Amino acid sequence: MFCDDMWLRTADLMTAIHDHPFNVALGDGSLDADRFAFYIVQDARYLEAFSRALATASARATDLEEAAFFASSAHTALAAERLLHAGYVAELGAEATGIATSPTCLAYASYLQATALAAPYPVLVAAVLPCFWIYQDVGTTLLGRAGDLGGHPYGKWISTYSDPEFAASVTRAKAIADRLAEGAAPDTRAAMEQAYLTAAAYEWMFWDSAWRRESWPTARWLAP
Ligand SMILES: Cc1ncc(CO)c(N)n1
Repeated sequence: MFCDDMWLRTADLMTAIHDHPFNVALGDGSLDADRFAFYIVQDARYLEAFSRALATASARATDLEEAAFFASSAHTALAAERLLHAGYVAELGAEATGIATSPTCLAYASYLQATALAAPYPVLVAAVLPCFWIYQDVGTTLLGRAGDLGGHPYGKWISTYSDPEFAASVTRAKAIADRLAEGAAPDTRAAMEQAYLTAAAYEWMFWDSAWRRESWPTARWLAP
């Protein structure tokens, strides 16, 4: 099965994601506000691109159930952007507007949009799968580590991604990817694997870039 294969191939990467200092600190609540602010601003911009990629998946799906699932997920991603992000970003106020979109955020967002427009539909599905699955895995792991979210500074974030409703959407996305991989020609199946691995790599890079508060090496000559 495609998903089981991908989970095995990314076992080391998943360990690195769980153990990344950003996620350890997010889970125990010790993450400094500047790093979280940087992350949440990048993520709000990422979610807009992710939502557009999901809307494109809906438009390109041949199966109506899948079209409905991706349309609903596109809406949920934008709703998350509004609720979770607008909430946190509003608290940050003017500070947020001065943060340039990071190279990693732009690369990941651009990769999803290019895949949405130019790759076969099964490859697009494989590219968006880590966005669902890895976040749900991290959300539930952090919930387990935090135990009680009462008074947790990042409780809203953790509960969003450990929510059973989000888990149900992950199960659905995995089933779609497995079904498409099953019927795919070998070259499409190989492209699906590459897309999954690329997006999974970007997930690690996204947290790492927030931890480093990644900037453009050209920032000293070009104001964002
Ligand atoms: C970078 C990233 N990937 C996945 C999700 C979950 O949709 C998110 N909010 N941000």
